[in-house]
Amino acid sequence: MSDSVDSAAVSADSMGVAAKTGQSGTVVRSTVMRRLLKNPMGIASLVILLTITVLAILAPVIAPFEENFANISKTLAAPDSVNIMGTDSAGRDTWSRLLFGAQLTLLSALLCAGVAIAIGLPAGLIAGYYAGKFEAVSNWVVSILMSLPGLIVLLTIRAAFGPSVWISMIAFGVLISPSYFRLTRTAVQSVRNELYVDAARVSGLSDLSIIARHIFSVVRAPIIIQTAAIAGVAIAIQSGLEFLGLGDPTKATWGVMLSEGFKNVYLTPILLLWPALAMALTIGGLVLLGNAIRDALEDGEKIKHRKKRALASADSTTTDPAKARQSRKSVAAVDAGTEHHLVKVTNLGVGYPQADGSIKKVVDDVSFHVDRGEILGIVGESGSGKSQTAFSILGLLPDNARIVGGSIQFDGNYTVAPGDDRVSQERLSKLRGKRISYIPQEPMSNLDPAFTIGYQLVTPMVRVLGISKAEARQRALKLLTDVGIINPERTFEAYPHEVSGGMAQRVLIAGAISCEPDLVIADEPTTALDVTVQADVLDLLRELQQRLNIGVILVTHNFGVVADLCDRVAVMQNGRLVEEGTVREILRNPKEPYTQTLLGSMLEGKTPMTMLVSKPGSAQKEPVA
Ligand SMILES: Nc1ncnc2c1ncn2[C@@H]1O[C@H](COP(=O)(O)OP(=O)(O)OP(=O)(O)O)[C@@H](O)[C@H]1O
Repeated sequence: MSDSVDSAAVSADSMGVAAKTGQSGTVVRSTVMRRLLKNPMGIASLVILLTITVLAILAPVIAPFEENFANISKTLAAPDSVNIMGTDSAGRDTWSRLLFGAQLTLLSALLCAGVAIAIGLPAGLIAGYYAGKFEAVSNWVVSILMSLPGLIVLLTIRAAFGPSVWISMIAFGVLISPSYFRLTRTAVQSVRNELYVDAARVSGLSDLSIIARHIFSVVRAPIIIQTAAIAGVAIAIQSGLEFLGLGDPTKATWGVMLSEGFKNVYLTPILLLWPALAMALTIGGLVLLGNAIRDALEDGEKIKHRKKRALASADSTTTDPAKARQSRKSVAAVDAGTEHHLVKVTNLGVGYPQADGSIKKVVDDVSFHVDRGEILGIVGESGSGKSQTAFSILGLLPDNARIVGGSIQFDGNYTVAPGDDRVSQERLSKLRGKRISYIPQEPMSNLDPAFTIGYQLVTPMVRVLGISKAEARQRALKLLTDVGIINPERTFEAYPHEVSGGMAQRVLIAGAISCEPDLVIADEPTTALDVTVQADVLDLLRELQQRLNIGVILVTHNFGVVADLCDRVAVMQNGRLVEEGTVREILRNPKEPYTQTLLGSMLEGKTPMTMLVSKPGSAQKEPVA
C-alpha cells in the first residue's frame, strides 16, 4: 500500500479522534436538539413557543373564566387580582380570552402550513426530479394560483362557507402552496444531476429511495425555514381577517381581541397591547426557531444516520447473500438464438437532436463485446464518444439523448432492442447496481456529502442482496479491508469530506463490487487521483477483477492504463470504433493511423513500458517492442 494511502488513513484517524473530542473544524457528534439548545436563538425561540403552546393546551384548566363569560358590571376594567389583564368592553376576561385565542391561533397556523406542505412538497419533488409533463402542468397550475388575488379569494370563501377559521386556513394553505412547490422544485433541480444521484441510481436504488434519501435531505432545511415563516404569515392573515370583522364572533381569537382593543384604543389602550404582544412573540418565535433548526440540521443529518447504524447492528435478521444472488441471477434468461456474451453492443448509434431538427451522432455504428473475466479498454481522445458508449450500457444517457441505431444485450437480454430510441430504464433498473455497477471518474462528487460512507455502502447491499443491515455492515467492513483501507471501521463511520480522494475511489470500488456484479464499468477511474495513488487503484481493480471473475469495461484516454490492465482494446475516434483487438495486437501492430498517433503520443519521450513485461501466470502483457 502506498504511503499516500497510509497518510490518508492516518489523517482520517486523527479526524475521527478529533470528532470524538469535538475540536473545531471537525464533525461535532451531537443531536439536533443539543445543537439547538447550544444556540441562544434556539433557546429563546423554544422557550417562547413552548410557553405559548403549553398555555394554549392548558387553557381550559388555567383560564379563570370561559372564553365568552361576560361580567357586564365590570367592562373595560383595569387589571386587578381577579382579571389580571383587565376586561374588554363586554366585561370578558382578557387573560382567559388570550389563552383560548392561543389554541385557535396555533392550530390554524399548523393547518395552513400542513395543507401548503402536503400540496407543494410532493408536487415540487416530483416536478424537480422527473421534470417533463408533470412539471409543465404543475407550473401552469402554480401560475394560476399565484395570479389569484389571495385576499379576495379568502373573502369569497368566507362569503360562501361562513366565518370558519378552518376553511379560511385550508384555502390559504392551498393559495400559499406554490411557495413550497417552487422552493422544492428548485432545490431538487439543483441536485438532480449531481453525480452522487447518478451513483445512487447505478447502485440499484429506486427513484423513491433516491428522492427520500438523497433529494429530500437537500430540501428539508429550506422547507423548515419556510414553514416557520408561513406559520407566521398564516397567523397574521388569520388575525387580519378577524380584525376586519370577518372571523367567527363566537370564538376568542387574537384577531378579534385586536379589533376589540382597536375600537377602545382611547379608553383602554392596554387592550390592544396583549393580543399584539402575543402575536409578535409567536411570529418572532417561529422565525427564530426556523433559523435555529436550519443551523442545527446542517450537522444534525449526521446524527440521524448514526442512530440508524446503531439500529442496524441490533438487527438480527439475516439472509444468505449467496441465495439472494442466485435468485437474482435466475431472473435473467438468455434470449434464444443470440450469440452469448456478457455484454454485446451491436452497431450502436447515439445522437442528440439539434435546433434544426437534425440529430447529431456522437456514437456511430459501434460494436464490441465483453465477457466475464476480461477487461475491455475503450480508448480515445476527449470527445471521441467513450463515455456516451459506456452510459448507453448503464442507461445513464441524458433525457434528450436518442438511440439512433443498433442494440445492446446484457447476458443475452436486450437492454436496447433493435428499433428502440431510448435505453429501457425498466430493463436496466433490474440490472443496475445488481449485475452491472459503475466506478466513476470523480470519487468525491459521487459520494453524497450528507451520508456516511458506511451508510452509502450498506443501503444498496440491504436492498439488492436482501441481507440485514448488521450483515451488510460486516460485509462493508470486509470490502473496505479488501480494497486496502487500513482502518475500515473509521472509514465506515466517516463522511466523504473526511477521506482523501484515493480513499474515496477505493470506497467507490468497494461499492461497485459490493453486490457481486458481473460487469463493472469504470470511467477514467484514476483521472481525478494523485499520480502516486493511480497505480495502486489500478492494481486493486485488476486484482479484484481476477479474483471475482468480473467483466470490466474500462473507459480511458490513456494507452498506458490499457497496456497495464486490459485484455482487449477498442479504439474510438469521433464516435466511431476505428480499431479493436487484443492489447498485444494493437500495441504491436496498430493498423489505423489514429491508433498509431495515440500510441505515439503516449510513447514519445517516455521510458519503455516495463509493465508490459510478461510474467508467467500473471495478467501482465509482453513488451510492445
Ligand atoms: N448532453 C449532451 N448533448 C449533446 N452532446 C453531448 C452531450 N453529452 C456529450 N455530448 C457529445 O458527445 C460527444 C462524445 O462525448 P463523450 O463524453 O462520450 O466523450 P469522451 O470520449 O468520453 O470524452 P472525455 O474523455 O472527455 O470524457 C462529445 O462531442 C460531446 O460533446
